[in-house]
Amino acid sequence: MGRRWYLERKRDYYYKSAKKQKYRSRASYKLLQLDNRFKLIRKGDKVVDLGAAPGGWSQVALEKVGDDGLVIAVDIKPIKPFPVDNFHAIKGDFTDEKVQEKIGELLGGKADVIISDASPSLSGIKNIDQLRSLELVENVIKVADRFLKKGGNLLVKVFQGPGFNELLKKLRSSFMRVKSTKPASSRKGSPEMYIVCKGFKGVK
Ligand SMILES: C[S@@+](CC[C@H](N)C(=O)[O-])C[C@H]1O[C@@H](n2cnc3c(N)ncnc32)[C@H](O)[C@@H]1O
Repeated sequence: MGRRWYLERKRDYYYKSAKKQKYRSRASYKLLQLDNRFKLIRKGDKVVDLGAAPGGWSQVALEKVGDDGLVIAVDIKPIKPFPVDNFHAIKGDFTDEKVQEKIGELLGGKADVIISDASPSLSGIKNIDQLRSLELVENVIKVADRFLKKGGNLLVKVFQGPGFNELLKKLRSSFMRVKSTKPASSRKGSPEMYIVCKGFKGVK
């Protein structure tokens, strides 16, 4: 990351707020804004957070689920644990069978909500990055098919581009309500979009 990126980040309102309020990342505000609007996570929920490092979304999810809920965070990068019993971090690739088995063990049943802010490692070439993002989302959908309870919610990030409308169509066949949105805290120039899916119909 260059000096310009660093200076822009320093000026950034959400980055500064995250530092002040002790959230681990400015991304926390995206989940806060999306959850306030769409009511995805409830007290006592079991949440699986895919692509979770450094843990900003997990932090918000822990606040939302409270002591009776559970948050399982997965990332290739290490996630510093939170000092609570109802948080588990798995270091690994969520497309990996072994990692998914571990998710299953920790869940001990199904998840109420699956959230994914996973981003592919960026090549800087728009089409390639968009394709990689779509591929990741396909894998998130596989995890949801395996672990999301009937009636559960899914929130997933994707880079907009070719294949986006087909993806929405696919999700609409599996969920009662599907909406793509961009929270105010998402940078204007970024191609990222968030797809909010409520009411999983279950695997056909
Ligand atoms: C934008 S960051 C997530 C930020 C996080 N939501 C937060 O609030 O702190 C995207 C993450 O996705 C992770 N990621 C991408 N592909 C992954 C995969 N297949 N398995 C696990 N993590 C993955 C990356 O390592 C990266 O840490």
